[in-house]
Amino acid sequence: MIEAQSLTRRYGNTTAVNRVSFRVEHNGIIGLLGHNGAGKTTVMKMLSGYLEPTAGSLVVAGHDYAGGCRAVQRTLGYLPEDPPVYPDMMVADYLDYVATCKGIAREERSRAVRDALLATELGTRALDRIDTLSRGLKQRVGVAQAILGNPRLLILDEPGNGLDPEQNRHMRELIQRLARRATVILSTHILQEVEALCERVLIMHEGRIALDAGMADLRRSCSLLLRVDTPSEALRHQLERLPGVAGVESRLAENGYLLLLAEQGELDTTAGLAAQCVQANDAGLITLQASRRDLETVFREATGSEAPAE
Ligand SMILES: Nc1ncnc2c1ncn2[C@@H]1O[C@H](COP(=O)(O)OP(=O)(O)OP(=O)(O)O)[C@@H](O)[C@H]1O
Repeated sequence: MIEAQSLTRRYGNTTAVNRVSFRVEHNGIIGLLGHNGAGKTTVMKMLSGYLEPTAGSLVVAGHDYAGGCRAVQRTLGYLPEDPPVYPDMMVADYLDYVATCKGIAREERSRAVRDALLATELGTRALDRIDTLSRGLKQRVGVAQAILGNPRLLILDEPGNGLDPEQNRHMRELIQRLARRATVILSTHILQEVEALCERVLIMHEGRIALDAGMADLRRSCSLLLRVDTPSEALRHQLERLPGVAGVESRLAENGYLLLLAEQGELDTTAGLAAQCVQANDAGLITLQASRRDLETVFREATGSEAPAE
């Protein structure tokens, strides 16, 4: 569905997105996570065809953006961070207007509007003026315009922006329903949103992809903190070669190492082997402590800074 290769976007001297590559093949929800300024919106604007990459290539649903993105725009829906909803228009009129702009044929337009109203549960508000709607309902109008014509790719930039917990719950349910028949790229800086909704997460940091992982893999993964009285390079090398160890990070301030494990099931075996390595290197074991690598930990490891809270 999406093949992005070395996507780069500069604004003057600022490189907002730097050689970003990823591939998406199936329907489902992919979270694009990162601090403010990480480059999420810029990636989404390029995916939506709103912004041209400075370098790199993008193919969506078989259409290469290099050949123009008009055809692609018919197969995608985009909810920008601040949806351009016209305050003095009625909901149904606004959706009809967007359907026209999207190139949906006249005879299909009223059905497309009705389907979008139904999917977003806005049927009873179809004749309301947009400026009389609550923030949550306006956001739903933004989603309704994005799903007009049943796009196969939905790009949602901060759909939970400014919503209260109840509105947020409705929005999450709606996104889950939509993902049954579309690929959804969901940008957020809220970890809880990714944990609740996504099956894959791309963490962006300073314009790059710092991590691309399946949520199921992240949930399974965990780490072992090993502290010894005399750390050494030889010990670190042996730890790196242990079965089940995906990586080793030095924790020099703590005289220790963080062993990243690929599978939680390996925990006991790897802990035993790590203790043997310490002994074989004539070091004394101070601590051997397991912890699950939740998304917050993973975010911290990938970006070097704390994750934003909800
Ligand atoms: N039109 C622009 N002109 C100049 N710089 C820009 C422009 N748009 C974005 N930037 C810069 O590009 C970088 C990435 O911005 P972007 O909006 O893509 O990040 P983001 O991850 O979506 O942030 P946020 O969570 O705050 O929306 C930032 O340094 C930002 O200041």
